[in-house]
Amino acid sequence: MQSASQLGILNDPHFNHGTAFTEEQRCSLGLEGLLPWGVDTLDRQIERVLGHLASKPTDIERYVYLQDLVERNETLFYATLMSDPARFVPIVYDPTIADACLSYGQIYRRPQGMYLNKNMKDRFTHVLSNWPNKEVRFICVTSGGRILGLGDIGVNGAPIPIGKLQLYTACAGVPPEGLLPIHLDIGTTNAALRADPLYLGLRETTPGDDEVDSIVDAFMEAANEVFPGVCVHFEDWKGTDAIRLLKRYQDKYLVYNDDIQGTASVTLAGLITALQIKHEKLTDQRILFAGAGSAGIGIANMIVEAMVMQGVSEEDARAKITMFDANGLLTKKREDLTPSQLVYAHELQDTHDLEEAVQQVRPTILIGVSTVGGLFTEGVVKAMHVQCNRPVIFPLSNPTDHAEATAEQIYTWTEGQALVAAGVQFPDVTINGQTFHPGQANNFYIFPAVGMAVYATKPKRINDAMFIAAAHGSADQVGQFERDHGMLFPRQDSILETEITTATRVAEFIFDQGEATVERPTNIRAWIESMVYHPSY
Ligand SMILES: NC(=O)C1=CN([C@@H]2O[C@H](COP(=O)(O)OP(=O)(O)OC[C@H]3O[C@@H](n4cnc5c(N)ncnc54)[C@H](OP(=O)(O)O)[C@@H]3O)[C@@H](O)[C@H]2O)C=CC1
Ligand SMILES: CC(=O)C(=O)O
Ligand SMILES: [Mg+2]
Repeated sequence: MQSASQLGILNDPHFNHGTAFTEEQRCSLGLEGLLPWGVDTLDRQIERVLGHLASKPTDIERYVYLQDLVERNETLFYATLMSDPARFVPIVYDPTIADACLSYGQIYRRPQGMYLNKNMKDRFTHVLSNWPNKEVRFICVTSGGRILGLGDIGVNGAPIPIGKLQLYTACAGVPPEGLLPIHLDIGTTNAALRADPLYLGLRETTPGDDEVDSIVDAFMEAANEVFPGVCVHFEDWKGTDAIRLLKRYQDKYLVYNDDIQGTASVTLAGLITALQIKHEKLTDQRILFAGAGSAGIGIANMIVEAMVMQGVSEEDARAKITMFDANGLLTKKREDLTPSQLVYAHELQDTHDLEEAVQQVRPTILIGVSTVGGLFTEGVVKAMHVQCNRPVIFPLSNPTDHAEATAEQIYTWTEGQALVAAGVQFPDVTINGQTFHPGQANNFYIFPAVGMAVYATKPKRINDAMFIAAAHGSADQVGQFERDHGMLFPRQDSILETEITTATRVAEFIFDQGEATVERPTNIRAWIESMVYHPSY
């Protein structure tokens, strides 16, 4: 019989090299005869993986294969992802991950990360101690309350923190062993899922805000006790929970919310580049949001901060931003607004019609964070174009069929004049012989880089200014050639290089702010590069 240690090596994705174990290693580890005779290099193993992936008919099958692979051989998984990020990021992350979430009960094979639930509230410390690695540096936690644009899907949202943390490593080189994805189950309002026999979460509805706060308070306390210095990344919570919980913890713990701060940062990065292309100032824009939830409010607040840095008062900056949600335009007459939304409610005519709102506000920038696919109709886009020669239009909702418009529609309806970026990567569009390259304004340009900067500098707190530094770090990497071709974001085939540059910028800023708890090195980039994870045996 194999001993536990032999089985342990082959079953431990962190130590397993599979067929790449050398003859010497096989001898010394007692693995002789437990593997086929041939000894592979990592490159040969990648070749085999690529062959397997090519034989799969759909991306969701490739997703399932890759998540099996990460549980078998972590090095091979990351080597595959990092060999061609532009191809694999859309498979382990947005948009394929949406299908993984929707079919989680069907495709589930084995646990990844941890699954906590509200009934463990008094035992979170004990339960978190069950995680084998005590050196956790990042937790990405979701309740599943607002997964992409799919709504509340409870534990079916578990793939999101898993995928987000995989990008910390693949896109910014954060070592994978200190990353812990968690689904914190507070129940789900999704009655259809609760009735689904294959559903794997609590079959209860979610409690009220006070109880949610007390559950998350207990979680935050336990996480910081079991993993001192851990950074907690909140992802895809219900919008109101996201905003409330970030306010509750941002001055107390090392914490950030990616949907609020990461999304704001990537949007600001896209706007910086779009306005450079148009030779215009941010402070001269009129910005209309479709969607006033966690992403919309987060982006609006960061734009205000960026305008204030350019010398405009907070009040004047807010006056340049208007919002439209499921109940129409945010006006002074609305009585259903939260305090975060109220500051963006202006003296305007009430309307439930987005096209009418566009005619009233005459925006130069239109940002979609509504979750509603197709919301930017031909009428909406043309109403914008008629009063703005080069409109900036960002349909940011995910996944693909929730985007407010496709890139092709926007280019067609504006005769190629719009500057476009979406949450997903839409293909290039050719109109009358001219090819347009839509950008992908997705927070994955930001959160891995910020993660790497936090990993290196160990700040006590994370603030919005760090995300503004990340936005500039990302925007500054869009070269003149790309700008000349209307491209708003750096290329994805060299994402590791790009995000290390952004991470360096954020780390410098953290040192300048005096927030780092480690000594400032002379060469910050070289210092960060020395920590970057490279998949190799
Ligand atoms: N590209 C990227 O990097 C990111 C994209 N996103 C995407 O943004 C979307 C929103 O996320 P988030 O803000 O967190 O979600 P929330 O649920 O917090 O907010 C959604 C907002 O959209 C509004 N809305 C709903 N229906 C309509 C409608 N018909 N017209 C106008 N507004 C409407 C809602 O209004 P009400 O509250 O009244 O229902 C709410 O204000 C998601 O699809 C998500 O995938 C999010 C983060 C990053
Ligand atoms: C990209 C992302 O974080 C979202 O759609 O929620
Ligand atoms: Mg998200």
